[in-house]
Amino acid sequence: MVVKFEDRFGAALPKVGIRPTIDGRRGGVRESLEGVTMEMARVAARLISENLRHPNGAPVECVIADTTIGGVAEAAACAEKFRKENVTVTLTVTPCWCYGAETMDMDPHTIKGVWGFNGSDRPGAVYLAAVLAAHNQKGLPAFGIYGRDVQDFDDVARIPEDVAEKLLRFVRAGIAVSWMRNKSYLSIGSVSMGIAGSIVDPHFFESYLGMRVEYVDMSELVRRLELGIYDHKEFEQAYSWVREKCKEGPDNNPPELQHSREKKDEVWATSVKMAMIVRDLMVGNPVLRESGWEEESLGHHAILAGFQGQRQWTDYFPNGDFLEAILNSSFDWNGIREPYLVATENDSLNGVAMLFGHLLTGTAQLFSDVRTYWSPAAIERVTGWVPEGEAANGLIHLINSGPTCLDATGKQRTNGRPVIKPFWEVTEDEVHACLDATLWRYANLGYFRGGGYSTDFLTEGGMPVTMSRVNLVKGVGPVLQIAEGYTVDVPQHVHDVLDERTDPTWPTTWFVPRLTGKEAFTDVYSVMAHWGANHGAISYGHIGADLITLASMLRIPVCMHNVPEELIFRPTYWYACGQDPEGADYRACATLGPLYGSYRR
Ligand SMILES: C[C@H](O)[C@@H](O)[C@@H](O)C(=O)CO
Ligand SMILES: [Mn+2]
Repeated sequence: MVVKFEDRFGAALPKVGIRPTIDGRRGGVRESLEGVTMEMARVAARLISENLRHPNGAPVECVIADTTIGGVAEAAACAEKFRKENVTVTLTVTPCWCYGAETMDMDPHTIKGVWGFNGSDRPGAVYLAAVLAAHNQKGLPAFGIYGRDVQDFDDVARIPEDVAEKLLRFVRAGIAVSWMRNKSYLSIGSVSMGIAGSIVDPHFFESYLGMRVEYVDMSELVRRLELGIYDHKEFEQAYSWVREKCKEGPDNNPPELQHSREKKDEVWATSVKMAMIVRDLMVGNPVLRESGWEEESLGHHAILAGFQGQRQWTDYFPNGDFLEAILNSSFDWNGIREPYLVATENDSLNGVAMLFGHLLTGTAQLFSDVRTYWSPAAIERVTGWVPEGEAANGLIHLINSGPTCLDATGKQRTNGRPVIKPFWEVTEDEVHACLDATLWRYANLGYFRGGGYSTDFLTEGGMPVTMSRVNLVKGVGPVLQIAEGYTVDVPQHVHDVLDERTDPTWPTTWFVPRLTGKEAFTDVYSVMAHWGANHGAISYGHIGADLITLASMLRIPVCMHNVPEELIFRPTYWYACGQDPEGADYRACATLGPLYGSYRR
């Protein structure tokens, strides 16, 4: 992979700024601390750059202030340097006492953390308390990082595990916040079948994510298809790749309704063009400029898009399944590359959850209807199988036409186990394994009169995954829900019976959330019952703690989660809002308000 230190739009990547603060007293104190303070900055920078990557695969770069910061003049010089270097996340580090409000990062737009060294010789940790009090008093929330065990002063180069975990969680989420800022959500079409998430709300995107919403009518696809506004050479290559690699499965439509081979070939061609056009709409394409389509070559600066599809488009044209599936995957005819995120049915709020998952991990995302809760009794009744093991408490059937990435087949491997890798770790063999595990099934013509090709696969069991989603709730605003769990294997005949009862031409993921025995996580049924809408976004791995940290940065309260309490990491402002973490989350988010200004629902 070629590492690029710019995003798809040619903008410099956000950086982490490290601020080594120090006791400003010259004539002994400051001098004795210079070396160790700068050393903390260097080890923090190394930890971050060696462990974290941007969602485009580039290592996260850090910038260290030119001098230690003993007071406001040096704080201002550091802020100026950071401004020039595109620093969006700042980490203040210190082993000693410093002067809180005189050294703190006062920029209202940076995401802030402070690491106070827990040593007994000098009071780094008490500075941490002092400066966090200043942050809270001023309404500039900051994450406090403080090791559990006292370390020796000459041991600053060793970052304890608990500190490293917090540092990395803070930066990972801070970088995700930075990637969204000033990008667009591209709404292609309007509201799909009355789905609330596709009533795209620009105020939510602007206030909470710092994003703009761009709206394009679906007729723009017709114009580009008919006038040939796409790269014709790329189309030839893409079309032959698709016909070679995308295996067609059986057509489930009644024989008298089935489309002719000729029509199906045309649908394939249109589907491939739709994928290219939607990608070009999102991010532009310099090739279009060469053929005179200057305006079209620029795209809409979109980091996330939604395609309405149903119904006006799909009642007449091929559905969006191919474009959504392939753009959301880690590869296409151009090879392995970062996924382009596209939400089906223009469900922007599920799209946002996909965006969070991708920005935190670099992986492709699943998008599904949270369709059916299968209780153990119901499974036994219809299949004769008594669910056992992971499935013992029942299953949630995740299924939807189109949008799920092909990575969700679970055919990538680490130590022989099924995984979904960040795209930069995916191999050519794994691309082929994902394609091999996928059948392309002709769309159900009852639902999709214009035809199209949906993916049909069964996700391998045994993968840790996190399902999440954002909902907009009048009077409350946005809320995030999170359910960590696993994909599950069931015996083939059981899958077949359950799958046949719905649409077997779509991809299935059998999901079981991790239960806590309480509230929404009392049992599998209650998780499904608490889900806030028809869709969920599913990311590989247990990323609930990262999502919670990210949500706190954006001031989106988490209304439901099963993340172990010890992993929850939010700014200390939250502790001032009460001892019940969930209530405190709501109070903190409501009081601070969204990151980018006011919002009222
Ligand atoms: C074909 C149907 O309209 C599906 O698209 C529908 O079940 C959904 O996916 C609803 O989110
Ligand atoms: Mn759906």
